[in-house]
Amino acid sequence: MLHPDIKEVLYSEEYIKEVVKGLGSQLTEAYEGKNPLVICVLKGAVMFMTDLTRAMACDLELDFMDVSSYGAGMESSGEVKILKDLDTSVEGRHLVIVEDIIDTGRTLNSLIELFKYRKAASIQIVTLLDKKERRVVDLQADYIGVNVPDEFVVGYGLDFNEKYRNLPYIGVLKKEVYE
Ligand SMILES: O=P(O)(O)OC[C@H]1O[C@H](OP(=O)(O)OP(=O)(O)O)[C@H](O)[C@@H]1O
Ligand code: HPA
Ligand SMILES: [Mg+2]
Repeated sequence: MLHPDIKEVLYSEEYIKEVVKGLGSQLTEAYEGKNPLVICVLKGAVMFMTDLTRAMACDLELDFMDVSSYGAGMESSGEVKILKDLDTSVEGRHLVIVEDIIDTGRTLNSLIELFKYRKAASIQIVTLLDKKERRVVDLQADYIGVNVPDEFVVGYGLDFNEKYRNLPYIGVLKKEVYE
């Protein structure tokens, strides 16, 4: 059933499954024999990461990083703070950074700088959603699920004020909910 705060479903549960399966196959081919370290950027990417890695047939390891740039609202602050660091050393490792959405690009830009400094062997980005219109830094993902229009979306990990992450689909929030 549709949540009453959702104006419109952009990507259904079935559609997301297909997209994730496709990305999983591409990553399996790219990372066979490389034992990549797959990094989930908490919390938004958690649903995507668990589904994506189950669609990857190669050996891999998981780790988690929590950074914040948004606070409780909808606008990027431009500052990225590390709230939880990785447990694993990235030196010499092939990294796959998993994101739910790229918006301004600031979060990933900072993470890439950090992982380069820590001497990762390679760094690739996979994002479920890419909101290219909003980019303020020069950053491109290596694997993109779908290009999303410039609307505030929630569900499948994406939140507004920590709510709606558990919706199985991705939808547009009604304006009256956040205005
Ligand atoms: O490209 P950017 O403008 O940096 O925005 C994208 C980031 O913002 C959201 O995370 P947020 O920091 O809101 O935390 P969350 O993942 O815990 O929801 C989203 O999950 C991305 O990580
Ligand atoms: O559209 C969005 N929805 C939820 N979180 C976000 N973080 C950046 N853009 C978004
Ligand atoms: Mg996030």
